[in-house]
Amino acid sequence: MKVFLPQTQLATNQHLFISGSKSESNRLLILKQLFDKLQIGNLSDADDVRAMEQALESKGELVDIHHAGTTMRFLTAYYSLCTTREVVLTGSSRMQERPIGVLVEALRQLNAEITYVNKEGFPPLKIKGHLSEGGKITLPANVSSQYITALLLIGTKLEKGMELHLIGEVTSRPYIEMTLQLLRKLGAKVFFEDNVIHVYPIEQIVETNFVVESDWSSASYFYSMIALSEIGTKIQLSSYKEESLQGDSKVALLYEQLGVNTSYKADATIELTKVKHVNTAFEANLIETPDLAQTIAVTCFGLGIDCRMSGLHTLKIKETDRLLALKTELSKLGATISVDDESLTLEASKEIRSNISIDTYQDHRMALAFAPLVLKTNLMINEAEVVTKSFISYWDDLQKLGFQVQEQ
Ligand SMILES: O=C(O)C1=C[C@@H](OP(=O)(O)O)[C@@H](O)[C@H](O)C1
Ligand SMILES: C=C(OP(=O)(O)O)C(=O)O
Repeated sequence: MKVFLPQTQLATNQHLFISGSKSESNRLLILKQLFDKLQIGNLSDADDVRAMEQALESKGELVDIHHAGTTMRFLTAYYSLCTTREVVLTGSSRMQERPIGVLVEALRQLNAEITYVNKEGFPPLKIKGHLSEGGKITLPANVSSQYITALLLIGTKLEKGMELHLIGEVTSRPYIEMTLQLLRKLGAKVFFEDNVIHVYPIEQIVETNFVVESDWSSASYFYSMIALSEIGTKIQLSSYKEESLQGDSKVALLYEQLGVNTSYKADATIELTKVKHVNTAFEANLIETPDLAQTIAVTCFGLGIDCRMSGLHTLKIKETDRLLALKTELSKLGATISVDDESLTLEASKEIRSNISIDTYQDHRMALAFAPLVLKTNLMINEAEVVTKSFISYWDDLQKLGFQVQEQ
């Protein structure tokens, strides 16, 4: 599917309901498997969460989770704990290039039986589940926080619990905090001090109902649209809280620098308003919020301001090499941009080329992040259906906002 988006204006004062957080949903689905009393409300309808549900329902030997990173990582730990059959866990060709050695090594420290089917360090994995004792694990924390979350999710079911010693700079830390907060809400005892995390075993959970907050990473694309609109343009999004478990709720603070004000309403609606023109450079370290990098890069390009972002070393191993993809696609639009292993620098642009086809590299966030640019120029998005990895209703929602989404 290719969509053509003719230049348009955002209809002001619309209200959208955004599906539940994919990160919270996939954690809770694993926890529900371990603690069957758990009831989950507002579960995400995204492909990655569907992939988790299907995997957990599956009785077969081969489990294919397609492009879903969290599903791959969380199931590796889950199956090591408790599959009653031998499972081969695999994914898309890109998933087979996304490293998983750190997690496999960590689980092997607890005597997990995991072997690589093809290439050492990468999916597919063959897993036999019989972990029971638990104990101490040492692992690098600078590659992906998802490995740490995967371990934490099974920690409460091990006889001795788990003691995780994290080596190196902790990346994507708010996602680890989200996992710990969820475990605490369910009644687990977990402590994170000086790069050591302790998880103690529990028999049952104390809190059985959990309502997932809407996805803040999905909200970021509307922040971008408001930033690229006229002063006074507004949108309402539900359901969001000021005190969020999701690190990407920091988008509200980051977009203050880009002229967007957020007000939190009592009914869990947020209202975003464009309040000022911005012509100053944007600078931030995104080590805690890597999924916002593409959104912010495109917004800054659309606003014609300098942008420098660091802390981006994990972007190379996501759905595509996101630094390279951003450089290639923004250059096509006329940007002067450079990237290295962990940062991106964009010079204030004077022109935005029109009628450019944006390639998405099987990465939902490329399509999601580039679409708001239609507020500045005509745009084509290739393989636009990739958005369903995290945001099923995106193109329908854009039409509600007055965008013309023409399939070609
Ligand atoms: O735990 C999670 O739900 C996630 C953690 C982050 O990954 P990394 O820790 O690999 O950066 C993030 O990019 C991903 O979209 C979701
Ligand atoms: C990196 C992402 O997802 P995952 O790693 O779970 O595939 C993402 O949603 O941006």
